[in-house]
Amino acid sequence: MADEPLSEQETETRLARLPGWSVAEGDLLTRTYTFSGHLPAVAMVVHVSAIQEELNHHAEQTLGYNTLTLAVNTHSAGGRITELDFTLAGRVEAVAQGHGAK
Ligand SMILES: C[C@H](O)[C@H](O)[C@H]1CNC2=NC(N)=NC(=O)C2=N1
Repeated sequence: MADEPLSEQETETRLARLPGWSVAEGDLLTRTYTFSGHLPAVAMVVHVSAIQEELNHHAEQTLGYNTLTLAVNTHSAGGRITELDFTLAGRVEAVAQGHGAK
């Protein structure tokens, strides 16, 4: 099931395919992107939000001057990391380069 918590090994396997993403304390799949300025970071927030609405799965988005940090787990799985979190991360990765994200 997509909203079953992943085992440590399943998580490691998926992380290996997603450079830049890591698991932070509190079971959060996270990545910080850096942009050339503020507005490109804001545009990324809007794009990520559209993806999240499509997936009905939502990360915390923390916007800085030229940074955006995403942190996500699955509330319906008790705040654990599931396949849904990696699906969202993969979708975000697919558009990040187009926003000049590093
Ligand atoms: C009712 C609605 O389907 C749920 O609240 C969705 C919305 N977005 C979500 N986002 C995240 N990260 N976890 C969830 O379990 C979740 N559930």
